[in-house]
Amino acid sequence: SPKHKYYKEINEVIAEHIKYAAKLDIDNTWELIHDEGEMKVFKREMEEDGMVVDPLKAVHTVKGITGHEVCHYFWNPDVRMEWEGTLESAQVLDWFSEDTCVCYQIHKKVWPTTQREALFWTQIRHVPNEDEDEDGPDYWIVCNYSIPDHDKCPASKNVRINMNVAMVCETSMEPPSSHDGEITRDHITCRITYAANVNPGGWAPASVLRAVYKREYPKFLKRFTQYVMDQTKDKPIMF
Ligand SMILES: O=S(=O)(CCO)c1ccc(-c2ccc(C3CCCC3)c([C@@H]3C[C@@H]3c3ccccn3)c2)cc1
Repeated sequence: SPKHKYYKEINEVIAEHIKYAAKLDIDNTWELIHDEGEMKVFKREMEEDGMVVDPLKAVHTVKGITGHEVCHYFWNPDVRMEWEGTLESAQVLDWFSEDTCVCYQIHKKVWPTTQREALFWTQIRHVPNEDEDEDGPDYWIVCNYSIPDHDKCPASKNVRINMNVAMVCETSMEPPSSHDGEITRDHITCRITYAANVNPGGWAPASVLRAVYKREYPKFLKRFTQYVMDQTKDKPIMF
């Protein structure tokens, strides 16, 4: 099928996220803002035109689910409202391919900021281990990336955020020796790297935004991973 308008951009943005996730360079420029069990959430303080645009990075290790399952539920627009507690509405405006669509979503108002909305493409991709030896990295990735407009985008008075978000997952399985061949959920672990670059779009007090970020991201990641565990616990493993 003819390539769609965003084909080139999507490949570039995804490649960039994979490069970053592979490096996982949590150096001292990242400030730890939340540390709970296996979940660590970091931020960098950055402003653009006086607006807080702090990049956020979270690493989380979850037993019993795979990277494919985490990415499937994070990407699947049909279930977004089931786990994303900060959304008022979410809809698909367009499908570029079976793994790529354009979403329009309105976030609940976060006092005292004005209501936000987002228009973005979202793609799920499996990036298998490309080098011959078996233990190369195998990623599942979802990227949500803002686009400036879309002919089906509803007119609204909300402030439009600009975001570049990626969920990159790597699954590890215990060696077959520890289980006689049949892999169960007890033998799998998923390492999640979540990176969010959100420009709030309209001015909000830096102290307010930083408090919102500090409170909302850990809550969001906990709620989402719990949702995936609940959805998958009685289902066959999606490898
Ligand atoms: O991972 S996703 O792609 C999942 C798809 O929904 C995603 C997550 C979060 C956002 C997001 C959008 C707006 C805002 C702010 C900006 C000013 C007032 C609201 C925030 C702030 C950080 C706080 C926040 C964090 C997590 C969830 C909701 N709220 C975050 C966008 C996309």
